[in-house]
Amino acid sequence: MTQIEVQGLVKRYGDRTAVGGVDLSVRRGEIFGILGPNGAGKTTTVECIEGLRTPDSGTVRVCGLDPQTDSAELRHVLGAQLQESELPDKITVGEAMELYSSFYRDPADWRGLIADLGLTDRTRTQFRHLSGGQKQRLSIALAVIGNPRVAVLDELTTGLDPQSRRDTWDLIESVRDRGVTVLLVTHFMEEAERLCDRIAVIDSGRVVALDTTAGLVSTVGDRQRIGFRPSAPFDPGVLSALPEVFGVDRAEDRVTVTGTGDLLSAVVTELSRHGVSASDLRIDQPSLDDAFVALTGRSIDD
Ligand SMILES: Nc1ncnc2c1ncn2[C@@H]1O[C@H](COP(=O)(O)OP(=O)(O)OP(=O)(O)O)[C@@H](O)[C@H]1O
Repeated sequence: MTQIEVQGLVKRYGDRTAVGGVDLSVRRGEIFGILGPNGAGKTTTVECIEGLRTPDSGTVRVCGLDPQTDSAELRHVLGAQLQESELPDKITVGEAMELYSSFYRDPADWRGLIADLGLTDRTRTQFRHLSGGQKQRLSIALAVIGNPRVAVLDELTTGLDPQSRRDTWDLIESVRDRGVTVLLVTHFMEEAERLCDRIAVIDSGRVVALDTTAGLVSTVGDRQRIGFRPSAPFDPGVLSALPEVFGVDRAEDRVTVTGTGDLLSAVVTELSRHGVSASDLRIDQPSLDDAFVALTGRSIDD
């Protein structure tokens, strides 16, 4: 069953088209990722879904509701994460949970929720004294306190250290495990790869691909990469000449070979024919990163 349906969404700011005809549909119970570089139109898209911006054209439905005309009802089915500035510095975690519970007709038990999020010992702590990771956890708690059917989480892990980021991933999974459909906006490949059931890749205001992570990666084809340290100098041309090999790169004492088919065995056999062995061997399968480059012609960080 579809929870979010977006068709032909267009949003302009003056003569700049931020979103130029986005179509996507999010199914119940999935973690759906919107992945794209800075300025791709991700936030504008989710703000139209949240009813915070009025589309220039196209339709948006969230659990059958039109965010423009059904905003009162939308509040009960869609949980959106707060911007940090929306909470007063001196409010405590407990007070914030109490206050936000009062906005909803069927709120979750907030004590249970913050226990799940590991914030119980911070109940009396003021917002300004929370760490970055704790603020993020509170923001997730407030996004789901109204027992929404859908939660929108936008750039949740930006600015967090790697450990807090991984902890936040566990929390996002726990939100989904509560039965909430999650729309996750991110420009981190690893995050999308690890969490999302399906991903819409957005570039320059358009969806350039929409699929499962495995489906997106398969667009790259059967491309592999092997890295190793050779035991002795050799002519890279002997590897480039192999039919399995697309390219050979050297950086300091390491060699990287890209190619297809039975690449590993072809490379190792050819090296041994020249009396060279390979140590520190690493084999990389195609990743979402490679898929992104194949789809957009550039890396997400460019
Ligand atoms: N209020 C605004 N007024 C004018 N232009 C805007 C406004 N908000 C966003 N834009 C422009 O619209 C485009 C899409 O922005 P948007 O914030 O939706 O992208 P994004 O993918 O979320 O990027 P980021 O990851 O940087 O937040 C960008 O070119 C941005 O500069």
